[in-house]
Amino acid sequence: MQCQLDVDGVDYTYRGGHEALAGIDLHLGPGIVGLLGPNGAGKSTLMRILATLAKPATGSVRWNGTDIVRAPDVLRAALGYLPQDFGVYQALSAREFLAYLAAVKGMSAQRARERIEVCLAEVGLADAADRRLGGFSGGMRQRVGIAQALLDDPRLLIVDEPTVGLDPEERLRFRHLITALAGERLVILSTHIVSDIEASATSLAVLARGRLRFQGDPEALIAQAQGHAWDWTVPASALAEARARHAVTSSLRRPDGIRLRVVAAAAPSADAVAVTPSLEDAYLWLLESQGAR
Ligand SMILES: Nc1ncnc2c1ncn2[C@@H]1O[C@H](COP(=O)(O)OP(=O)(O)OP(=O)(O)O)[C@@H](O)[C@H]1O
Repeated sequence: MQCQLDVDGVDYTYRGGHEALAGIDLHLGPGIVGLLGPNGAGKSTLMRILATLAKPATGSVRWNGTDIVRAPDVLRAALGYLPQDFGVYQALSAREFLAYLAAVKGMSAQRARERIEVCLAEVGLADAADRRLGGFSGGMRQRVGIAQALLDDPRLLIVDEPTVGLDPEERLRFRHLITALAGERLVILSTHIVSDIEASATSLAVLARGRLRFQGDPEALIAQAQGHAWDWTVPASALAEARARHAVTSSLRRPDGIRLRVVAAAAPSADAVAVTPSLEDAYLWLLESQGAR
């Protein structure tokens, strides 16, 4: 099963002149790709282009070699998409909602029935299938969103910021679900939270201020940050200054002060200890070292 997405030289400027994407080149094959970037980086704009809902000003996007700007239906036939602003019909049950969307997609009644059961089970909603969506939690609604995206067993699954607004338990559940979705398809998941994709992404793309800052595997991103991650304990009174001067990935209150994890070109202080960077450190270091935070 072929699933190759090639993005070459894509630019996108909103009416009014805001350049949201510039010179994006991305080459993606099967697996889970984490598209990471701070708010406003251009992730949703790129996802909309990949989902054929926006056209790039310049550049090309090809799905298995076919230009999707000229022939969007080729990609649409293979696409499952969970947009950032996904909404559900409150009065319908999960099963009714999926049946409605299956009909809109033109799936046969027989196939729809089979796929709805499979997808509901896959997202852990089999027991809630006949409850009204109006009574679902945010996490359950997002799982319905994944179920609708999976309905036609897509080769390309695009999921835009799926964990926004979820509580920690739902977020964790969602991460497990994404990990289980791998297989032979291409899954692109955008987020500004590294831990959303830490356990699942086989490949990463980092976008900041409309430009692609990195594409490769997580290990390569971590390798770039070697020698730039530090553990540094400061008195509580020095926390604000440390935060103002350095890129801090985490802080932990301890009896002897605040233990910070800092990324910096050199040790932030003589008593800072070099540590092996985490993916979070590596992401922050990439943005910091490129002046893209
Ligand atoms: N309709 C629009 N008109 C003008 N500018 C826009 C529009 N939509 C987005 N932008 C701007 O384009 C840039 C990229 O937005 P985009 O939504 O793609 O980023 P993002 O990485 O998905 O961020 P977020 O997670 O905050 O949605 C931002 O600076 C945003 O303000």
